[in-house]
Amino acid sequence: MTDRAIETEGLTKQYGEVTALDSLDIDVPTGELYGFLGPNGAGKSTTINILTGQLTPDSGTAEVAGVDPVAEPVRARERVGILPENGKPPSFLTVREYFDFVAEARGLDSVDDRVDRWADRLAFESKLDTLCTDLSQGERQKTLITQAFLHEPEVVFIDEPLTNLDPIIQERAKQFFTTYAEAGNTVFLSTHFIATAQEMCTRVGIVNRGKLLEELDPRDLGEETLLDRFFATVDTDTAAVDPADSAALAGEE
Ligand SMILES: Nc1ncnc2c1ncn2[C@@H]1O[C@H](COP(=O)(O)OP(=O)(O)OP(=O)(O)O)[C@@H](O)[C@H]1O
Repeated sequence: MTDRAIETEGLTKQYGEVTALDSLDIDVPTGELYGFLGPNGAGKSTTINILTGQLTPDSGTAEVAGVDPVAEPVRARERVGILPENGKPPSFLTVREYFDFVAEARGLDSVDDRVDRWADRLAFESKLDTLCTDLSQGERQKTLITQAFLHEPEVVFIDEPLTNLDPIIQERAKQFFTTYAEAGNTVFLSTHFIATAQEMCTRVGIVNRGKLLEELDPRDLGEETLLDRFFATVDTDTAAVDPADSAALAGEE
């Protein structure tokens, strides 16, 4: 295991006129629960898609768990876990069949014990033989969280993991993410829930317009909340970099 779980240098991605990533540099040491924060359209999903071998950047380099996801996307996907935002498990499989399918794709022998532990942890034992199409939204999210961690990856990307979970399960999931990182794995959390990031993360990065603006350990904030810092960082960036847009917002021609 290296001491760097995730590293990017000059990562750039353009969609037509839109610059999604603008020479993004991030550096996440192994064992962090890293919060990746930024306003809508900041480039968070684009970053995760590149780091997990699902999208090719225009330029720049990346390394995740010792693998270059641009040069070796399949190997990168094998090494990591991914909880996508708004993902859906296959409708035609039961929950248990889906986990068996994931296990086979991941090259695992039997995952019955792990599945039982997850079903107990997230309280969905009674749904293991239900078709995924018949699950509630929260049950679907529990299923997707489980598949992301089933092969116990050393780096896992979780995009809005607490969506649709009830408060009791949210607490259990948060506790698990913390324990998982404390065990020496790396959890890369993309979220708009800044208070949750402040509570859980050992490090956060604030991005806007495809650039890393600030990185900090929320435990060093003192009286200031992470939400205050988020507003200040993003507002300053918005005011400073786009004078034309600021003038338009102020109604000037
Ligand atoms: N396939 C695409 N084609 C064109 N533009 C895209 C595409 N995917 C993303 N974009 C644009 O790239 C920018 C970054 O998008 P991205 O999805 O990475 O942001 P995000 O930080 O994940 O946003 P959100 O918080 O809203 O999910 C946005 O301006 C978005 O509109």
